[in-house]
Amino acid sequence: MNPQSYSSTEKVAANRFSGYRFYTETIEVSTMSSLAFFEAGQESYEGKRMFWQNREKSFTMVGLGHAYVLTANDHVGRYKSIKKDWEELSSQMVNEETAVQPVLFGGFSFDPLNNEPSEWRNFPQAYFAVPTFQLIVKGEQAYVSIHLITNKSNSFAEFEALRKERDRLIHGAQVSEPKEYKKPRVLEKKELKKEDYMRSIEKVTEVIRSGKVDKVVIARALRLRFEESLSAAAALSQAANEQPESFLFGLEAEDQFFFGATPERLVKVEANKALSTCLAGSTPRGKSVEEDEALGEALLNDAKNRSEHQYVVQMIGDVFEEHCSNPQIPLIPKLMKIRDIQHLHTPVKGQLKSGSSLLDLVEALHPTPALGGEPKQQALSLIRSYEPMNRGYYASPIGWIDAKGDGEFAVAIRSALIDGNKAYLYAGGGIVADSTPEAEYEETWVKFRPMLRVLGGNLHDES
Ligand SMILES: C=C(O[C@@H]1C=C(C(=O)O)C=C[C@H]1O)C(=O)O
Ligand SMILES: [Mg+2]
Repeated sequence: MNPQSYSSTEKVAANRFSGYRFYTETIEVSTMSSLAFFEAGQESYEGKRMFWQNREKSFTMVGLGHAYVLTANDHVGRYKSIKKDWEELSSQMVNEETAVQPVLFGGFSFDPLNNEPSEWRNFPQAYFAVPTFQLIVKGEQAYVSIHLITNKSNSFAEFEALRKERDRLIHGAQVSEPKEYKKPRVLEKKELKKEDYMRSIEKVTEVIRSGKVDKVVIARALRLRFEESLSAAAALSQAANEQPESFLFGLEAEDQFFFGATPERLVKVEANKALSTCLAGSTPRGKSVEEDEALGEALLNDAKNRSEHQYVVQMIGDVFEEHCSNPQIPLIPKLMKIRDIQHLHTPVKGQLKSGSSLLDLVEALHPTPALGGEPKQQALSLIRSYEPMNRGYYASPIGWIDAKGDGEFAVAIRSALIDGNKAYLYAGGGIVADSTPEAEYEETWVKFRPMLRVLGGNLHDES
């Protein structure tokens, strides 16, 4: 190993982690396939792996193993508790000399007050981890870091073993053949509680028309059953192939894997610049250029979709007015076109005020009216009463924050939970005064397409 290429630190904490020692070491490596690195951790770290790639593909993060886990299970204070723990932990780990910082990766559930029993058995209300082995690929550069957080005073042998393991993982990823995964065979595709979903839209539109709320997002689930268990690496690899224009994320919790390919950023912070995306209002892609443009134009001029969108712009704008100086909020949406769908899209920017941080913005924004509704608390309570499921981590903030406070969270839509030989897929839509159950039902089929492509279930118009 070239001694100039790495930087190690050992620190002893004085705060609530007193008694703990923090060892970090980062080396620069030749670029490698991030999916191959994820796959290399299969045997030893299955159940403790993480994956993230931004929409622009300029930043990829893979985590193998847990150096430290942060969770929260209460419904109040879960953002503050993760924020405080991470501030204390990261102050021990930040290393000004390295090109990358230690990262905390994970997410929050959609609604901790939803008590409905569900398939999300391994996911606490907040679930984050600092990986033991962290690969970061930034443009042409790739870095692998080791993190060891321990209360043993003599960890030299343990750290040496981690170095050997790191070299084994890197070697494995660099020399492996690119894998071609077959799509799994789907034995059953079941719409869960479809009738309840249709009725909930009727109910919620009545409440909206009575003037009590403006917008409520209602979702439903599909369950696929496969011939055999699905591997997380195969699912991610298919998602990378099928949905190259989205954020890709994956989070293992023991024997369950939540992943997705979402076009929606919740918020990004880099060097105190904050960026969010208002995304709401949808129409399918056209079969020809002409049809596609006509659908896009119609979406831009459609009153129902513009109103769905405007509630989101208003709310994100308000949050940015509070947390940022100089917020920039465009007046008119543009189109975001991705493989299966086009959306109305308004980017919002600002300069973070001192005293505000990435996790403050996540707390203030989640859920935006793109996934919750307007006003927020009334919408959440209507979702709890009428939506026939527990969203778990679907539609929730998933992402990362580094030891300097930079990071990015996406909204975990176009996503699925893999549980052995089953997968649960989720999709919803914004209900406003002039919504109809039939049109919303059709819109969810368009939003299921990305994960149906990945997992191999027939798309709606082929079935
Ligand atoms: C709810 C979903 O998507 C959200 C709802 C949209 C809509 O109703 O038009 C558009 C984009 C997303 O903010 C989903 O994909 O499940
Ligand atoms: Mg919609």
